[in-house]
Amino acid sequence: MSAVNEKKVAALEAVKFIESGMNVGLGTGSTAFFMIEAIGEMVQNGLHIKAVATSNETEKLARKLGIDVITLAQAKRLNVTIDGADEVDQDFQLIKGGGGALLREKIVAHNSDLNIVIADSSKSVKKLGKFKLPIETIPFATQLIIKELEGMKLSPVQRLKDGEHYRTDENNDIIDIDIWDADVKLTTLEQQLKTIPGIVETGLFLTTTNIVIIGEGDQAVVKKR
Ligand SMILES: O=C(CO)[C@H](O)[C@H](O)COP(=O)(O)O
Repeated sequence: MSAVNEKKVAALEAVKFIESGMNVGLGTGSTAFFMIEAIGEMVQNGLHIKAVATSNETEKLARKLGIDVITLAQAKRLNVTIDGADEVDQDFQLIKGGGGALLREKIVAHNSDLNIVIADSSKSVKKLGKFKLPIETIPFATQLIIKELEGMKLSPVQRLKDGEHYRTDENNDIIDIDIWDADVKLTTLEQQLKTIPGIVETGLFLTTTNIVIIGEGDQAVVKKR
């Protein structure tokens, strides 16, 4: 089965965790798309939820499908968030941010009681890092951060879009770095990166995920922490 269908299989399993009355965090990306589409259908059939979107793109889609979108401040706390990932390992650790929404995604995950990650089978890895780790930086500091990351041997590359610097929904830059050969623990790396002023957030999600749902062929494999 194709990755696209595995994404849908995982998404349809994840929406079973949603009940009327919940505040729901909506992730971003092509896997999250199927989850948002399914929730839209559930809303048409009488489900009552309020949703917080992790990107402008997700907000636009959710509103189009009739989902009631509120701010995180209005929600205060989320019952469940469903989001995709670029890589997920056996310890429920993730690389996220391929779609550039990692900052809001991490904030929403932090403020959610239950975090469900959905992915096709290609995203399930033994070791994180084949996918370049996105980090979000303040434009004022980006070029100097790149120099510092070069010194740390992390091969930083500033993300571009149509030949211009890619800009996140928060108007920040993204630098993609290579952590495959980094010889420190991921928690240490995360701490090191976060101490550099101007790095707003990294795409390492090490502790927030409670449930991983992988589409494997036409089966959804559910793993609980
Ligand atoms: O972190 C993300 C966006 O910032 C996405 O969840 C991640 O990039 C996976 O996207 P897709 O489902 O399209 O493969």
